Amino acid sequence: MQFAQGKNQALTLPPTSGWRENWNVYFRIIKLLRPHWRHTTGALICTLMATLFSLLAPWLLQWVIDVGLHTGRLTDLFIVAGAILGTSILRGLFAYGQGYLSQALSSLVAYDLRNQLYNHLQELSFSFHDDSETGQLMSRMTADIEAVRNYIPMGLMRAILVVITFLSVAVILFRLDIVLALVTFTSVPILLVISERVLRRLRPLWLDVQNGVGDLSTIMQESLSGVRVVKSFAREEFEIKKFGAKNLELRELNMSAMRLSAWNQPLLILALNIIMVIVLWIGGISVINKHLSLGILVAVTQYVLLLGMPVRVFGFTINWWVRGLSGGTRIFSVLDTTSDINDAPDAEVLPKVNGEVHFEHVSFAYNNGIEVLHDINMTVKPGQIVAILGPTGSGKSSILNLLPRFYDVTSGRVTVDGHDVRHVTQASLRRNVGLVLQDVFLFNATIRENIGYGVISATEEEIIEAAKIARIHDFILTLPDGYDTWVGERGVTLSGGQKQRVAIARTLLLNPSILVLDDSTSSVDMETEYLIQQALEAVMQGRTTFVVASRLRTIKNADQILVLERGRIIEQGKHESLLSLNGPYARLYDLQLREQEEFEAQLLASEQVVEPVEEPEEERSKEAQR
Ligand SMILES: Nc1ncnc2c1ncn2[C@@H]1O[C@H](COP(=O)(O)OP(=O)(O)OP(=O)(O)O)[C@@H](O)[C@H]1O
Repeated sequence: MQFAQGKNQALTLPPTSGWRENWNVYFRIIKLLRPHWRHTTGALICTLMATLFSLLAPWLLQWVIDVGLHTGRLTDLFIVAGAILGTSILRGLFAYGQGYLSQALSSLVAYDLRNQLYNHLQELSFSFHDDSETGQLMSRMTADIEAVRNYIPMGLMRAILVVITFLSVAVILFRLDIVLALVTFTSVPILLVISERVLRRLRPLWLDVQNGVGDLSTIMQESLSGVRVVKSFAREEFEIKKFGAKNLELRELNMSAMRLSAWNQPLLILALNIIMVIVLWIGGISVINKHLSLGILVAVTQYVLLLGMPVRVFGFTINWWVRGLSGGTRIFSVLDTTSDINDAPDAEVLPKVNGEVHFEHVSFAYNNGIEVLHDINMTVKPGQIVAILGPTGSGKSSILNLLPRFYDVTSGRVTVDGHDVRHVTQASLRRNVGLVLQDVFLFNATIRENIGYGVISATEEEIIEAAKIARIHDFILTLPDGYDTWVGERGVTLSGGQKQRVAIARTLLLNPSILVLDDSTSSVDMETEYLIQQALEAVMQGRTTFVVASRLRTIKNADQILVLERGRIIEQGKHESLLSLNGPYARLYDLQLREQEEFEAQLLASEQVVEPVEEPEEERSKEAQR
């Protein structure tokens, strides 16, 4: 069963990769321990000491049987019994230290990795996020990091414990009795073969499980954030079924992985018990024939039993190695994805610009390589308004995306005050280019925090001033908590028009010289529309503005109108001159804008108040009630 994976290269991984790549992943996880070398060293020392003390007990037992019991002195027995008790206590203490330090180490590494991954995701370009599924990325941040975190104490540290125990038991057994040692250790390859076979089948299973967790997060994230759409189309049943089906797939995958791991365990213990029987059989004959002392046979069986712990945990250890590998592979694949939008090494910091913008023979294609803008040319003087019109899909938003350099042009160049946008730092460019998009996104924070989002140092007065210009201040004052009102996830507690004005205030605070407005559809009533219009006009004052416009007033005020069709500018000029051409603009005007003109004319004729100076009282109370 294979889960559909994210479209992104970094999110679609082959189920298995070569040993070299696998070791590379482990090596990179181990490198994450370097900053925490104190915890690492402490955990390793504790592992060593715990093993050492566990090895002492059988040796003391051998001494009691072969020497102590023969001397008949009780004091010897007391001393050895005390020594066994002492070593057990010390072993316990070091085992505690090992457990504690390796868990602490794993939490520190998970903390670092989470930060690293989150920071990297923030830096990746729009193209990466276009092709990524949010749920997949969230499961990288949670389930995969958890897999790597668990790998450190339960995979890596346990494996070290297993190897140290195996090696020391091997050395001791060979010194005690070569035959019994050979019997024990020739059986070890059987254990290895069992584990290797399990490992080979487990790895793709765990990778599928982890991809499945990602897909499940995607479904969950989508249906929860789109809950309004789900409910309005009454598709709850469909969403429940979709989730249920994926959940079932994930359960089955998990069960298969568990079944396989569960088999591993009894098989290994059975193999160990068979070794024990053989040792007792051969050793017993040697003791009967007086070739071996009873003490040594008892010690050998104790050492073989000591192998039981690593053998028992071997299965789990392998499990965590495999899960750590899958988690690590998925995390590093994102970390290794480089952003295709980077600051050039010699990028300059763009100072506050006047706002002169040039598009010179600009063509552009998204990731899929299909060119959506062809040979776009325009010269925009500081303070000018450029209205962009065109049918849906004609490339209006794509033009806007190039200005703050969300994407790079495929050919040609975009300049701001003579600087190619690719030659200045992204942060300084974006400080100069403010955006207000149609699909407003607000954070789950207070109104004050949302308005101040782009300017950390903004004062209370500046925030209020921005809100006043954006025509939202009066409404905010009607709220019980004023500027401290929590807006909810994505601003759900505000109406569309209110959200848009908060977003306008947020951009206004940035005081950018260039504005990019996506004002393409209006889903608000006339009064709110009027307020937004006022807010937009205030915000456009003295700034170069690019606006995807659907409002006649904005278009009439524009210094340039660009009419786009299939990624080309087919007409360019001012309202009156374009209208007189009787071409595509005139047709668009007839279709979309004439109604607005007539409506305004009607309003004027009936001498209604066309331009109220203040927000109407009833609008304010209506908004407050919403
Ligand atoms: N992220 C993307 N990846 C690939 N193609 C895209 C992407 N975004 C837009 N496109 C394509 O680019 C073309 C132009 O889209 P764009 O969004 O710029 O049009 P638009 O004029 O703004 O449309 P609308 O008025 O509907 O918002 C369309 O064919 C669209 O399918």
